[in-house]
Amino acid sequence: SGRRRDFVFVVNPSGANGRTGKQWKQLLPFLHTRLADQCNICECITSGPSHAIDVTREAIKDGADAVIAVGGDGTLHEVVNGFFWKGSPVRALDRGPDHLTALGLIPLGTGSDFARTFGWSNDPRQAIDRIVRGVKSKLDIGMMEGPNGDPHFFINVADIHLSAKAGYFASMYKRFGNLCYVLGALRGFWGHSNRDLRIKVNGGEWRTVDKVTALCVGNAKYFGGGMKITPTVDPFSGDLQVPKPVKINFTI
Ligand SMILES: Nc1ncnc2c1ncn2[C@@H]1O[C@H](COP(=O)(O)OP(=O)(O)OP(=O)(O)O)[C@@H](O)[C@H]1O
Repeated sequence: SGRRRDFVFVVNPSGANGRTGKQWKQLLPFLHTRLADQCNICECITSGPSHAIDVTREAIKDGADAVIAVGGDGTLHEVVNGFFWKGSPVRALDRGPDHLTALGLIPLGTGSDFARTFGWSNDPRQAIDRIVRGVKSKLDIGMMEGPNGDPHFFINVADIHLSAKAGYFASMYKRFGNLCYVLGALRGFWGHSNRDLRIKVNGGEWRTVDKVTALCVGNAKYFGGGMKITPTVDPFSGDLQVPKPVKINFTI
């Protein structure tokens, strides 16, 4: 339409032990050189956990063309959840029913596992070049409901039991950089006892999870007494791994 597009960058200054904030400042001149002639750049620095969710919702309601997470997987996760409100997608208030907001990522976190899944390097300049090229793709999203029924969305991975413990402990060691994941895994294994994990897929029978069962459930992987579920493996190959929604109930 020739309208200048509005791109909102949601930056977590504390990501990667504060490195995200510093790298972002160094990146700004490059970002403006590459993008400022095509779109309005709006920068939002988060003030604490969950702020990225609210900022994203407001940006989408205001008609943003893209909301771009700048940080690690935690920031990306919050931005993804900002695309929804009470389980439904958030929409622009006055851009018409066809207007869609794209999700983007400049991976600047400690692990940046989501970016690695697609073989993207952690080089933020390459991420900006991807945004300038404007290559878009549809992505699967996972949704989980806790005991109180509140929906919670995930784009990268949902972990159950052992791998969830490893991730939980890793978050306590972020000051050690990437080593935090090794330390988290070791601490997760410490005193770990395998427990039977039972799942029910699409309302079928309850089954105890083993490697074979996990393989049958879309993108699930099994690790001694735990499971990792990934919504999408590679959207850019056009080969979505879970063609239909899969509903999984589990008990432990
Ligand atoms: N201003 C802030 N101060 C403190 N924490 C924040 C702030 N903004 C966001 N956060 C929290 O920081 C958490 C971790 O951030 P993020 O994922 O960007 O970095 P990381 O943990 O270093 O990277 P990765 O998750 O890829 O290993 C987020 O889940 C978010 O809740």
